[in-house]
Amino acid sequence: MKLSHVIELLGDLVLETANSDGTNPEISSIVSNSRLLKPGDLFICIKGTYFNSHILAEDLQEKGAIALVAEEPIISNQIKIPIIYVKNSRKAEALLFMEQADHPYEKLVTVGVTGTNGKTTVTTLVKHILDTFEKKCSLVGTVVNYIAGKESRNPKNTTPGAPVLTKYLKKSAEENYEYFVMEVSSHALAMHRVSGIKFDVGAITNVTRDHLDFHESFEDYYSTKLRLFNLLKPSGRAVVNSDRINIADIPVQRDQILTYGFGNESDYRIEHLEMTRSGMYFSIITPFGSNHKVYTRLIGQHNAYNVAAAIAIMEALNYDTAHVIDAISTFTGVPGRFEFVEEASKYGFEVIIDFAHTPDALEKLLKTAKRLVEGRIILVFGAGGNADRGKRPIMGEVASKFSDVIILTSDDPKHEDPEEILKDVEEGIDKLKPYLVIPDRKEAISTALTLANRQDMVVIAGRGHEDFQVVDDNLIPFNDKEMVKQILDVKFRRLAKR
Ligand SMILES: CC(=O)N[C@H]1[C@@H](OP(=O)(O)OP(=O)(O)OC[C@H]2O[C@@H](n3ccc(=O)[nH]c3=O)[C@H](O)[C@@H]2O)O[C@H](CO)[C@@H](O)[C@@H]1O[C@H](C)C(=O)N[C@@H](C)C(=O)N[C@H](CCC(=O)O)C(=O)O
Ligand SMILES: Nc1ncnc2c1ncn2[C@@H]1O[C@H](COP(=O)(O)OP(=O)(O)OP(=O)(O)O)[C@@H](O)[C@H]1O
Repeated sequence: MKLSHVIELLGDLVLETANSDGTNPEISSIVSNSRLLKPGDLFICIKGTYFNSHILAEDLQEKGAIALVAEEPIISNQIKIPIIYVKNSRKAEALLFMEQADHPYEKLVTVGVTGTNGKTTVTTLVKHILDTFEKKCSLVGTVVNYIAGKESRNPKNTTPGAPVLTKYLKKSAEENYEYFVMEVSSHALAMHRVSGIKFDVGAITNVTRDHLDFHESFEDYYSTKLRLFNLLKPSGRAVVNSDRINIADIPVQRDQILTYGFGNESDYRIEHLEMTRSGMYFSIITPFGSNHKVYTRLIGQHNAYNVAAAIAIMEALNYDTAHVIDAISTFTGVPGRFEFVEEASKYGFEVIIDFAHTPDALEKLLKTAKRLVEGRIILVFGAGGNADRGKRPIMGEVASKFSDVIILTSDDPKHEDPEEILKDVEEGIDKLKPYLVIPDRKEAISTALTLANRQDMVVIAGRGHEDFQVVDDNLIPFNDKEMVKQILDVKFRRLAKR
């Protein structure tokens, strides 16, 4: 690739080019990681990170960088190589990496799902449906990545940075994968991690309060989510939960949008929801007037939405709804999402593990639990550290409203004092209702299991599938489900001995 091609490709992003000597060198490769730089490469200096210093730019020049792309001024009279100043270095990174990889998304059918809650469930379900149809599908998300058949668990990000994402797309295209289904977080949209991709289908599940540490306001968070729809291919379709999102806000033509929900105006309308401990039945009325009976092992009204989202996405991909509904019936769910710990039921109570860590998810979770339980709901939960402090008392309020006994405990305290986090949550708790504060998560779970009587349900929220608690920068092994099993084993073995 020639330098002039880079400038042309970046188009309006370019502010000016410094140090140009009129030559048009050939670039061997585009990199944004100094550890990978080779002589002849063009280097992208990402704003606000490692590259605040001109010393680094001098070092890059010394190591053979042929040109730099930068957002922040590089003030040094030692730099002789061209510097292309751009409005946004992360966007430049996304566009240039994709160009270098020859736009692999063009060879794939790409599906991006955004929203505060439900992304993992919807994307995993869509992959399950495509797998059932023996279609080759890569998946990128919070719990696990499957890239061209290779599985990697506990990824660092829900949506990886542009260099990694481009590599995943390229690998999938090279291995003749047909579909690429991914979660798109608001961080990814704000940080341009997906700006190089064009999607065949973009879907949005809901937008409720979260991440207001990163986004300056709810409006900013909401509008960032909607940016996904600016990334649709010309023939692309938008799939929208019309009970939760105003379709007038979606920046595409109405005939490109498929909606779903309980509301009468939804294209894919959910009706007659029946829920039991082992799954749900409901009807889906399609825009073509057909009425399908759906069975899913997923539980909760929120999951009826997630299933309807998957049905609409599959319609956008031109699959027959009846076959899609058959495939849905064999989906067993995502680990840590309304997951029963079966070992508990033999003692007469139930234990549920769920990843709810936003006020809306917690409310949906507890309302679902209420529909299934005859006794009390004993809720164990907390809130993550170094993230959206404002949601903590709201979660406390929701907990008081929809559960009977609350045990506040540590989630991922990160760099915060766990007791201070719990004080924030406690602010929202109704003090007239029984609650305990037990920062140690193992002890909190153990107490909940001791308090549980027959017919009660212990709901352990916030960590879901996660295998670690993050304390400072350390990952402390901890899995809620395994912990429950371990505690039950010890407690009840002891009782049996008496
Ligand atoms: C605050 C934030 O979002 N940080 C993200 C950001 O990191 P960063 O840019 O600060 O740092 P970096 O990747 O270490 O380095 C920046 C640049 O320096 C370069 N570098 C670095 C070191 C070096 O020696 N040489 C060098 O050249 C790197 O190659 C890179 O180009 O870019 C990285 C690559 O894309 C992300 O992995 C990282 O996510 C961190 C781990 C993170 O925790 N992010 C969270 C907030 C997040 O994004 N979460 C959402 C999901 C949210 C949800 O719904 O729950 C997600 O999509 O994951
Ligand atoms: N459609 C929905 N509406 C509201 N809450 C939901 C919905 N789907 C799932 N949830 C709740 O959110 C939790 C996380 O679900 P899921 O992992 O599918 O969402 P996500 O968007 O991927 O979350 P994250 O971005 O935190 O990884 C679930 O455990 C459940 O409590």
